[in-house]
Amino acid sequence: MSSDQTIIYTLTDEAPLLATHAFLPVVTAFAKPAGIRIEASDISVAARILAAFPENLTAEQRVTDSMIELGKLTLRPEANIIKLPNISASVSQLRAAIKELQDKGYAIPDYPEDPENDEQKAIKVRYGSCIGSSVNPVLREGNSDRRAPRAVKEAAKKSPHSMGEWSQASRTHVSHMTSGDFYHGEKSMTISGARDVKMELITKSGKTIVLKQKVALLDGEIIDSMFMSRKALLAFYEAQIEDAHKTGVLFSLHVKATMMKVSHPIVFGHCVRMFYKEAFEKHQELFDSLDVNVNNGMADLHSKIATLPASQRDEIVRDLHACQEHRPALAMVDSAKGITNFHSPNDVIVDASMPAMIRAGGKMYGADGRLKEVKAVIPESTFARIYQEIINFCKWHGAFDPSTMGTVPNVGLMAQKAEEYGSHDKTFEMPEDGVANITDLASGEVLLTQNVEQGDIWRMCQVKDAPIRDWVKLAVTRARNSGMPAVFWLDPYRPHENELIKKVNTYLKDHDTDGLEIRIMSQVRAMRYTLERVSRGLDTISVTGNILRDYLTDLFPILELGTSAKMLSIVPLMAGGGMYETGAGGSAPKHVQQLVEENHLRWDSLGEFLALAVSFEDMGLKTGNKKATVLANTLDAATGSLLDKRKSPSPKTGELDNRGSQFYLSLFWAQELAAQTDDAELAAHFAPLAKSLADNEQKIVAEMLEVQGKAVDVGGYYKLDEAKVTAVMRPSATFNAAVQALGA
Ligand SMILES: NC(=O)C1=CN([C@@H]2O[C@H](COP(=O)(O)OP(=O)(O)OC[C@H]3O[C@@H](n4cnc5c(N)ncnc54)[C@H](OP(=O)(O)O)[C@@H]3O)[C@@H](O)[C@H]2O)C=CC1
Ligand SMILES: O=C(O)CCC(=O)C(=O)O
Ligand SMILES: [Mg+2]
Repeated sequence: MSSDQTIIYTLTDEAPLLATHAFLPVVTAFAKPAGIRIEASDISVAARILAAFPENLTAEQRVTDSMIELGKLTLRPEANIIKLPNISASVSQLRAAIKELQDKGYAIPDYPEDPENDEQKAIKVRYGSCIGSSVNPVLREGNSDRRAPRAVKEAAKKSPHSMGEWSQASRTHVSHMTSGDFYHGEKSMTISGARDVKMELITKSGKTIVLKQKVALLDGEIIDSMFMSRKALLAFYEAQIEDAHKTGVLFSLHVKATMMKVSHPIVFGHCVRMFYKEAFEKHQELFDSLDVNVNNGMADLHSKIATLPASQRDEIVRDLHACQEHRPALAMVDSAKGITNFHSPNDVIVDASMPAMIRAGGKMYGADGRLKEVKAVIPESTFARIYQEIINFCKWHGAFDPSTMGTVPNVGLMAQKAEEYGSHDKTFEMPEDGVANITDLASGEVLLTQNVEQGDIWRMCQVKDAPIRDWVKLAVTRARNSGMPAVFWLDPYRPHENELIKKVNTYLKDHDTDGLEIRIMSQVRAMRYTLERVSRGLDTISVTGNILRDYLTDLFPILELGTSAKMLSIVPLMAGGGMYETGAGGSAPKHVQQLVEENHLRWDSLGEFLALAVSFEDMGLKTGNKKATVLANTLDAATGSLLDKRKSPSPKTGELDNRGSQFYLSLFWAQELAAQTDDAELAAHFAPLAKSLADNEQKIVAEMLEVQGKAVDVGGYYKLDEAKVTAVMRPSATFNAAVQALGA
């Protein structure tokens, strides 16, 4: 699939996919004179669904399974992949994508949520690979290096985004469990000698239920066994709902149902059922007969009762409203449309939702469209405590000032499905009370054991030794290259992290750490230490496990830069290649809505520009292609000009948007290439483009602005119509002709 002069460019979903339709022709044209081929690879939800059901499709409709191909490529040293954010689909998004594809003539089956026979079970398994975070863990065969490039940080300091005010009297807070959650009963060990284990439940009634036949473990791997008690979770929810009601703050649930695709929908569903307890008790039988499953959000309930006779439906809606009378107000996702925090588990994703709340001064929207103080409910205490610590800090010191605050890059342990984010195939809801064992397959020795009850969620996590070594090395390299202190956020009281601490201390000795400041601190202390430095304008690298990697790489960028889209996000692949993610955020569904309604795309492709520059730089270094290095240096300079001249997209319709911003990037890049003296051939090649884009600047911008303000049709949501979306995303005939003239 790939030579060492090929860059793989992923086609994903939603806003980034729209933006790519405009940018890919430009990148292809700019890369060609350097002998570099850009190859698109479709890993969208729609493409993955179609790849899962080849026998249901005609020969013309069939697609290759690009994700599997890409996964293999990440294990090869020549891999050079630009990875854009993709949807980690909820069940309702999956259903919507299936429906759209069926309506377009693809004869794929419906999603059988409760399979009734073997055939349906097999279909469900195939669709399982299209739900939740199923792309990133496969491609991330390396650890994570995310940071704000200097130019981006400086631009944010010069034009700081607005921040909500914090009051010392704010009642906003985080509520988490204090017992019975994954943190409190965790057991962990480092495996000596490769071996296979199984996960089994010995029930109270004496049955043995094998939940996972075999997990192959390598020497030195750390494994954990942990469970969330259903009883403790329900008692926690009951108390928090009551407390929010008594104290008059909004109730808001923050989970990561996309990446924790087995456990968090269950955790979410329990909260919804507790909130509407009386209505669920009264209508239990009916809901069961309709297969209502609020693990998929209240949207699931509303869609399933829609088919009932009006009187029956009205009664249910009345009963739900009656519950609300003695319940706290819910935080809203879209107050204008009446969409609450319980609508769908993928609407409120903790990594992005908590920082947005903190940036807004500790407030979220209520049903009346006003910002209000919140009880942020994050059941699992393991990492929830960091948010309470930053809230404490903001209450005391006020909001951070983006024009002076320091920066917090992250080095994250992520490779090979590290820790919780790789645990979904080893996560189970307990069918009965019993003892949950991780048992050595050969010897029968029980390695880790837990007493569990029916409904508890039990899981096993793994992290291999090689990724840990690589992570420690990456942390030392980043500390050395940046001159910043590095803090490992590890809690000695948590068994898993205690095992990690031992390895970190050992592997640090493999490196020259002379003159470096490297510390290990538990999460809350690390947060406090980092924030004290941040508020003094000092920079600190956070070196974390996989979940904190995710949380902190949205949290700090959103406070520092206004969005995590502006981050440089590199995955140095352990096999020697590189994957360059574009920003640390997601696919911004709201942006698609604005494009379709008003033909304005406010998505910022800056992360893509940054990623591409590093991808060219890497190719230049690894293959000796000097033209690639020139492309990298000039693209970096062009990105600097884009920031200096403030040509990023505006959120407002009628102003410069993604397409206009991409035009300016192309102009500045062509000018840099024409002006550089390292490669005369490239300079001569790009001089005419630099001139024609500069001469036509006003005309091109006008062509791009005049289309805005009207609804447009891109031919779908999950599967776009190529001709329609290209027409929408490339509206300037003058710009298109200039790029075409370059000889793409
Ligand atoms: N690497 C990956 O593949 C990732 C994928 N995801 C997936 O993305 C989807 C959406 O996730 P969600 O939690 O809503 O988070 P998002 O990061 O997509 O969106 C939150 C908000 O961040 C702002 N934002 C994000 N990216 C940009 C950008 N490039 N330019 C301008 N603003 C931006 C937007 O704010 P505003 O509305 O104010 O403009 C947006 O509404 C989910 O399906 C999730 O699973 C999430 C994270 C990473
Ligand atoms: O894979 C996903 O669902 C999201 C990934 C993510 O949020 C991240 O890596 O920052
Ligand atoms: Mg994230």
